[in-house]
Amino acid sequence: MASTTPYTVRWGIMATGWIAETFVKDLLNDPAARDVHDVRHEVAAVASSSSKDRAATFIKDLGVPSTAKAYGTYQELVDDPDVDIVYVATPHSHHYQNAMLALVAGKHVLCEKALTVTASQAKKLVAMAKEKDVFFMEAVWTRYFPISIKIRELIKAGEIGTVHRVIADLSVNGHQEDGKFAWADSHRMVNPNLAGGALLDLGIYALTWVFQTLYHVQPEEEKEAPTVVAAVNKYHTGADETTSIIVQFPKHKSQGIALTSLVVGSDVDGKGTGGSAIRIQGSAGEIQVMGPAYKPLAYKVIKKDGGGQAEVVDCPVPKDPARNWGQGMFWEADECARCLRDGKKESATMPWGESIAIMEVMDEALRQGGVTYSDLITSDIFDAQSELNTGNRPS
Ligand SMILES: NC(=O)C1=CN([C@@H]2O[C@H](COP(=O)(O)OP(=O)(O)OC[C@H]3O[C@@H](n4cnc5c(N)ncnc54)[C@H](OP(=O)(O)O)[C@@H]3O)[C@@H](O)[C@H]2O)C=CC1
Ligand SMILES: O=C1OC[C@@H](O)[C@H](O)[C@H]1O
Repeated sequence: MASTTPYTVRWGIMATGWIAETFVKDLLNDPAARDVHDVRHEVAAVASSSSKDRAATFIKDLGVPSTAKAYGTYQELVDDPDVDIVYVATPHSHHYQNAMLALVAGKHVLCEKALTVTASQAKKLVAMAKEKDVFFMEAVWTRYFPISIKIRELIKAGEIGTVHRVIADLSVNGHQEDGKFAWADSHRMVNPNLAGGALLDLGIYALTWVFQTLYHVQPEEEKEAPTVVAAVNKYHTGADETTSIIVQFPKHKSQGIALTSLVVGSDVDGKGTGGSAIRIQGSAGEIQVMGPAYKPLAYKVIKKDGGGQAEVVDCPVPKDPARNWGQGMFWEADECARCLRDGKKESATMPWGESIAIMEVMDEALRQGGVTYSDLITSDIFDAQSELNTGNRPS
C-alpha cells in the first residue's frame, strides 16, 4: 500500500533578496491548498552573505519556524547536514560559483534562472551534479504551472496541428511616471557586473515558451539544435536593453521569435489590453497565452475552422486561504521534492540538456549583439573563495 505520509524536503535558502522571500513564502503554504498531499517543505536554514543578522531577520519576518538556522556565510549553509537541497537565489552573475559551492559540498541544488552567465558554466555545473550524483535543476517555475503542462499536452495531442511558429515576448517598460528609469545603474537588472540586461533576466521566459512548445515536446531523437539570429540594442551601462531573437529549427520547419526589452512593455497598460504576448501558431489553429510570460494565467485555443469561437480558460494560482498567499513557485518546489523522493537527479520538465541549449542560444544572441561581461562572472573555474561566494560586493 502506498505511504500516506508526505515526503518532507528540507530547504537551505542561499540569499535573502526579493525572490528568496517570494519562494520561501510559497514553501510555507500548506500543500493541501493546491491539492498536493505527497510532498511537503521545511525551511531548515537561511544564509545571507551580508550578515547572520540579515538571515535571522529574514526568518523572523517571513514567519519561518524558529527551528531554522541563520548563517552569515553561504559555505556554512552548504555544509549543514540538515539541509537536503539548496535554493540559489543570488543574481545570475553569482549562480555558477554559488551553485558549484553547493554541488561540491554534495548538496542537491535548485538554481534560479538564468542558470548561469554562459553555456560553458552551465555545462560544468551539470558535470559536477553528475559527478556528485545529486539533483540539479534550473528554477524555471513557469514550466511547472498546470497551464504550461496543459498547453504542452494540447500541442502533443495535435490540437493546433503542426506548430510552425511561436512568438513570445517578455518586456517590461522601465520608464516611470516620475520620469526616472525603474532601475538605477547599480541594480542587477542593468548592471553588467551582476549580469544585468533584458535577455538573461526576462528574455529567458520568452525563450522558455519557444523551447517548451517547439523543442521540449519533440521526441528525444528528433530534437535539433536551433540556428540563431539576434538584434540587440544596448543600454548605456553596456547591458542589453532590447533583444530580439529568431530561433530556427530547420528540420521541423519551425521558428521561434523571442522578444524582450526594458524600455517597452509586453503588457502596455498592465491590464492586458494589448492582447496576448505569447502566440503558438500551428497548421490547424493557435494557442494564445495571457498573463506575463513568467506567470501565465489563462489561455485560449483558436481553431482554423472554429467559426470565430474561442473560449478563454482561466488558470488562477491557488492561494493558501490561511495565509492569503500563493505565487506559483511551489509547483517547482514540489517537483524538486518528488525528484529527491524518487532518486531522480534531473527533472524531465526542465532537463539539463534543455537548460544548456537555451544558454547556448543566449550566448550566441549576446555574442551577435556585442554584449560582454567581465571575466569574474563568466569564468568557469570554480573558486570557493571567489568574492561571489564570500559576499564582497562587486560595484
Ligand atoms: N523566478 C522568478 O520569478 C524570479 C527570479 N529571479 C531571479 O532570482 C535571482 C535574484 O533576483 P532578486 O531576488 O530579484 O535579486 P535581489 O537583488 O533582490 O536579491 C539578490 C540577493 O543575492 C545576494 N547577493 C549576493 N551578492 C550580491 C551582490 N553582489 N549584489 C546583490 N545581491 C547579492 C543578496 O542576499 P544576501 O546579502 O542575503 O546574501 C541579495 O539579497 C536572479 O537571478 C533573478 O533572475 C528574480 C525575480 C523573479
Ligand atoms: O524572473 C523574473 O520574473 C519576474 C520579473 O519581474 C523579474 O525581473 C524576473 O527576474
